[in-house]
Amino acid sequence: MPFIPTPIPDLLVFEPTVWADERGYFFEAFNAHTFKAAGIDVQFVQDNQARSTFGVLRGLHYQLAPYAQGKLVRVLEGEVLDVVVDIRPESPAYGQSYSIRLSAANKKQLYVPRGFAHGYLVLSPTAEFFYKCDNYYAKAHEGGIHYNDPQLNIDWEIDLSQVILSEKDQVLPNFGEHRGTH
Ligand SMILES: Cc1cn([C@H]2C[C@H](O)[C@@H](COP(=O)(O)OP(=O)(O)O[C@H]3O[C@H](C)C(=O)[C@H](O)[C@H]3O)O2)c(=O)[nH]c1=O
Repeated sequence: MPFIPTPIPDLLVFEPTVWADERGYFFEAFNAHTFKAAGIDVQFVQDNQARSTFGVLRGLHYQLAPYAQGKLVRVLEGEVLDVVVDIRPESPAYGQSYSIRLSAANKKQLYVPRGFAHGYLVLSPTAEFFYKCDNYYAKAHEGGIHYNDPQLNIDWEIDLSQVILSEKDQVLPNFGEHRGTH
């Protein structure tokens, strides 16, 4: 079964079947049938890709309804610490965070349903991050949570003095003040 549950309902790790041979390897990075067979009803409409250097932290971001985005995230080059926070008011895991190392080497993916704040920290010298979204970008509906919110107390695994943030991310509100939900 390629989907592995996490402690947070609906948040799933995806591990593709890798076909290795003397030439290298092949794997299906995404197949709609695989999601349908697992009972996951998602229609991705936008692919995003970002390149960053060590210590860059993007997030924690989300989009407000009706532009909340579900994401399927993976790393094409390098390694990141991927972090999500459940901001679904009805969730038993509301306010809980989950972290996982995603890398080109481990080929792991994370399926993040709508209703989560998402971010990642680059752990390798450079990283190429790729993700599918099930809703379009909507700048006016962007929200965010400060990566170092003491209530969330996320372990980013590096000395935070090394973290590189956008100006926008430096001033994101803490979890208790964030704008609404998905
Ligand atoms: C997200 C996005 C951005 N942009 C433009 C807007 C800016 O001119 C430029 C950089 O945007 P931003 O600084 O918001 O990029 P990230 O910090 O990587 O944002 C992402 O960070 C975390 C990890 C996420 O999960 C979200 O997908 C997204 O918020 O790309 C677009 O044109 N389309 C888009 O879908």
